Amino acid sequence: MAVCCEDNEHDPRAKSVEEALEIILGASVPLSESEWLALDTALDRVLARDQVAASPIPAWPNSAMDGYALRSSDGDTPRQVVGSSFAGHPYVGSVAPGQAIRIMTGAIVPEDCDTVVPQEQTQRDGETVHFTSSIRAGANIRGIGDDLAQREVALPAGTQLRPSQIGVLASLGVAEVEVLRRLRVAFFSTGDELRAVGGTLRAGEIYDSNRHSLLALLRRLGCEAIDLGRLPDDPERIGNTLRHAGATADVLITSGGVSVGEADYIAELLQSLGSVQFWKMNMKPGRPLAFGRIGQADFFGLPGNPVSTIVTFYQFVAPALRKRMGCRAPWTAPRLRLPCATPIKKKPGRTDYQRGRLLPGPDGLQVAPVKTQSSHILTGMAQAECFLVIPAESGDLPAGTMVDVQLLEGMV
Ligand SMILES: Nc1nc2c(c(=O)[nH]1)N[C@H]1C(S)=C(S)[C@@H](COP(=O)(O)OP(=O)(O)OC[C@H]3O[C@@H](n4cnc5c(N)ncnc54)[C@H](O)[C@@H]3O)O[C@H]1N2
Ligand code: MOO
Repeated sequence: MAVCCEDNEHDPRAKSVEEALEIILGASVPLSESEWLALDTALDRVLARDQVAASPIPAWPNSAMDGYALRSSDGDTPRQVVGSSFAGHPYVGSVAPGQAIRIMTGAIVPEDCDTVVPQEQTQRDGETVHFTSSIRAGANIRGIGDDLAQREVALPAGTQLRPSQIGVLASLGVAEVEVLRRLRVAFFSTGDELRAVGGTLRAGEIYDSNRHSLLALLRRLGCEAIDLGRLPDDPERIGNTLRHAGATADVLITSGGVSVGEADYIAELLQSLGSVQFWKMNMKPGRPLAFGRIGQADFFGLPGNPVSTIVTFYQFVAPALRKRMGCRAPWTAPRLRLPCATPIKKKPGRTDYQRGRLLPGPDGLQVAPVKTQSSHILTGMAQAECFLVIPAESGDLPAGTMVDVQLLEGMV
């Protein structure tokens, strides 16, 4: 437990966010062990190798519309309908000059035909079809390999399989896929004041929300989340758990106890059990953030304030985990530049990750910070759709200032 409230002064011993990210990403080594999974169990996993199209997609020229397939060289003259081609039931035979076939979307276009006329531009009279507008040669045919040529890489190694990528693999006929193993991420909360959700609180106690936020964040990323529970502010118990988890997990995350209070043991323990790269950063929220190694695990000691836990996870843990999971770069979130609709309050010194919302403006999208920016106000984080990233040296900013924005959706 820390002893004092936050201030905003620049601390020369603290790392800048840029330096911290460089150190963290530099230390994050991608996994290499892989396994084979049935396609439908591979959601959120990362491809171990390039996925190549064994045949072109589409494999046959096929119709983009329900209508009539014909030779455009006959001009707009009516055609005799000599057969039909349905998806899965191709037309067998030839289509001579002056003839056409009825065709459905996705059905093979016969070799003799070079054009499909949509049925809305036709009139049928018995076995003859007439055209109500001029025929456009080559129209409405999806060509062989339009999507993927034979042997073209459809999805490169390092692609995380989200729903669309699962669809692409299915379209290639892939039933089993080689993916990297899941990254094992162990985490626990520290603090005598913490109680499990569902229990009754006594004076001074709070529910352990950070562990639930972390579990949800890790699941969204696609990691194997190993929940080690809650520990009291007891250096011996915390030390034992760190030692044990450092021997089995790839990454170890704690929340709380990383500041300078008399019950904050994390930085000290990290120093004695492993190695510390840094434990202070010039950012807000999230000044105390320890990064190092314990046993075989990369270690992140996140600050206990609930907003600080989530913000530091988004900014530093998520990029590191993505890299360790074997995902392709970039590992950090893209930034947009958008005007801020309201003034921004900020003291120079630390890079600020203000929680913000998107709103329509006269010239397009704008952003505005949510009302409450304190690091203990978790609902402010929950209202946010984006971070407004305000550089360390910046002070208060007037309404209309262009700011860097990271959208939360897609960051994790
Ligand atoms: N003298 C100083 N005091 C503080 C400093 C400082 O630089 N000098 N930094 C402040 C900042 S900024 C932060 S952030 C906090 C971080 O401190 P700790 O990481 O040591 O976290 P705790 O003290 O254990 O807890 C802080 C706060 O968060 C609540 N908390 C902790 N764990 C959880 C949890 N699992 N779920 C929900 N809430 C949790 C805890 O009760 C405290 O209110 O230090 C400042 N102090
Ligand atoms: O400002 Mo602390 O950095 O509340 O996370």
